[in-house]
Amino acid sequence: MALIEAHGLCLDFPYYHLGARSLKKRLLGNARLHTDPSNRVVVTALRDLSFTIRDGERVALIGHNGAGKTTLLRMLAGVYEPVAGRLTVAGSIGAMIDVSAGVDAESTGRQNVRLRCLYRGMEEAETAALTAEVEAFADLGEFFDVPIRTYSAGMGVRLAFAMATAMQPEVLLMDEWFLAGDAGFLAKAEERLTRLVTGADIMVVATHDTSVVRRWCTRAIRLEGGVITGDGTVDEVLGPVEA
Ligand SMILES: Nc1ncnc2c1ncn2[C@@H]1O[C@H](COP(=O)(O)OP(=O)(O)OP(=O)(O)O)[C@@H](O)[C@H]1O
Repeated sequence: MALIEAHGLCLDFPYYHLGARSLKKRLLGNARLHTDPSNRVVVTALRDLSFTIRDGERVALIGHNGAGKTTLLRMLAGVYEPVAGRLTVAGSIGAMIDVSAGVDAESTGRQNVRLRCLYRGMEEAETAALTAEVEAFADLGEFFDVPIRTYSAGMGVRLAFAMATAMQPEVLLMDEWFLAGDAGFLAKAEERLTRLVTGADIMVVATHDTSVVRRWCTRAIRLEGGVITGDGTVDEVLGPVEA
């Protein structure tokens, strides 16, 4: 059974390079910036977030640029530790947040898939089958055997999408980049994406696109300046669809 429980989550990012006093003074006029006990300027990315997400919920994180959506997703994925508060995530996690996260740029697509399988403790037969599946779906031709630092952005998305959707997680965490592909690929990805989303016990997606929220989600959490300002059904948070 999957579950996410957050109590009073906080996260600050320090700006190490801010030495100039005048710049510091100017920036500190911003409500989200303050100095920490070491006199470093820090930005408040997330402040006192509490929520519970249960089995069967598909949650959209919405809010303006810089609201804290991606930071919260990364925290749920275990990339960032909260500086205060408590977070429990029960269930296997599948994160489609950063195309380059968890991949080695110097290794080929094929080597990266095998590394991921190794990390998950898969047997050789299972690894071979999954590698073949990812190769067929990503459709990168000979680029599957070339270091991924040479890939175009679209090729990186294809590989990341194929890898992420080849292993069904219980808790699916997605940023909206997964929708940024060429039209042909998206049409092909649709069925796989639907299977992934409906097969997960919990989904959390960060998006600006209200059609994505209405189509996929049962609940929306609105973030403003790192704080939750709305949490409820999609209609409660976005307002009902206009006739
Ligand atoms: N690595 C970092 N170092 C310093 N500040 C950061 C870092 N990552 C995010 N921030 C800051 O944290 C805040 C939240 O950023 P975040 O990327 O989570 O917003 P977002 O809601 O996902 O925005 P967008 O919709 O533009 O992607 C912003 O003020 C941002 O500048």
